[in-house]
Amino acid sequence: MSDDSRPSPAPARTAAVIPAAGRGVRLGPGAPKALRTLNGTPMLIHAVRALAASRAVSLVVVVAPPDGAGEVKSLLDAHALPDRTDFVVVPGGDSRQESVRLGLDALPPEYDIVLVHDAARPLVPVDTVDGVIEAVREGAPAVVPALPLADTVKEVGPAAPGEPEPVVATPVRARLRAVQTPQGFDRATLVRAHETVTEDVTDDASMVEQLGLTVVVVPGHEEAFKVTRPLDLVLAEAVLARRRLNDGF
Ligand SMILES: Nc1ccn([C@@H]2O[C@H](COP(=O)(O)OP(=O)(O)OP(=O)(O)O)[C@@H](O)[C@H]2O)c(=O)n1
Ligand SMILES: C[C@](O)(CO)[C@H](O)COP(=O)(O)O
Repeated sequence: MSDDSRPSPAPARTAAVIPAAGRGVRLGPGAPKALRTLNGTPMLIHAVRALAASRAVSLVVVVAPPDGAGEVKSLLDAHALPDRTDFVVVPGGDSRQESVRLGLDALPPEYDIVLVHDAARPLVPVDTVDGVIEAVREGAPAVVPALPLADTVKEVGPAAPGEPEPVVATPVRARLRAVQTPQGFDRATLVRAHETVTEDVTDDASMVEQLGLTVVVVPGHEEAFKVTRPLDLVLAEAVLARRRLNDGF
């Protein structure tokens, strides 16, 4: 049999896990962060739509606040979402890391590529999502979207009682990147990372780094910022208003 007559392998299928189980302490008192609204629509729905906008994403697993899975299912039912995408909701855990692991546990076997995307980054553009997927399809085991920093960063040491923190180092800014989501992974690599790394980390890619594998960077986007503090809500609603103007309605 010649090479040309062999059936081509089935294309890798892509699922997104959206951890949305955080409280949003830095945003201040109120509903869990993912359920707070931006221009009347829950942040989580914006985030789900942003990931489902990619034609490559055929499953979205939403990791809901531990006591909020029913409410999240109702929200997904009540909002218009693409028909081509399946949705699964699972309850989350005490940390982002645990919530992501619970989301991974809910993935059916046929998905080979996994995106992990913060519900708290509701406005990520589809081109950023597709850029991450493309880099994983091209063979990277782990991919992060990232931007150069505008501020100079200082490393500080512990403060003596009653004294201000001392600066101990100034990393070279040109080599630093602010990392966003979705982060994209070969599924087996991400599962192994979550099985292997037990210490607390702030993103999934750093777990893959701990396996000794290379994580690659693709361009992030300013609109993929994380809603963390109250001013970020103002910025997110301003971005939505600008998009409406640009769309001409
Ligand atoms: N136990 C947790 C904690 C966080 N997250 C999710 O991880 C993402 C990034 O976390 P972050 O912005 O820190 O959200 P919160 O933990 O809600 O914020 P805070 O630290 O201010 O409480 C969010 O989409 C959040 O819902 C989660 O699924 N489960
Ligand atoms: C994953 C992340 O969004 C990458 O920047 C970030 O590390 C999440 O941090 P948080 O403290 O859980 O918001």
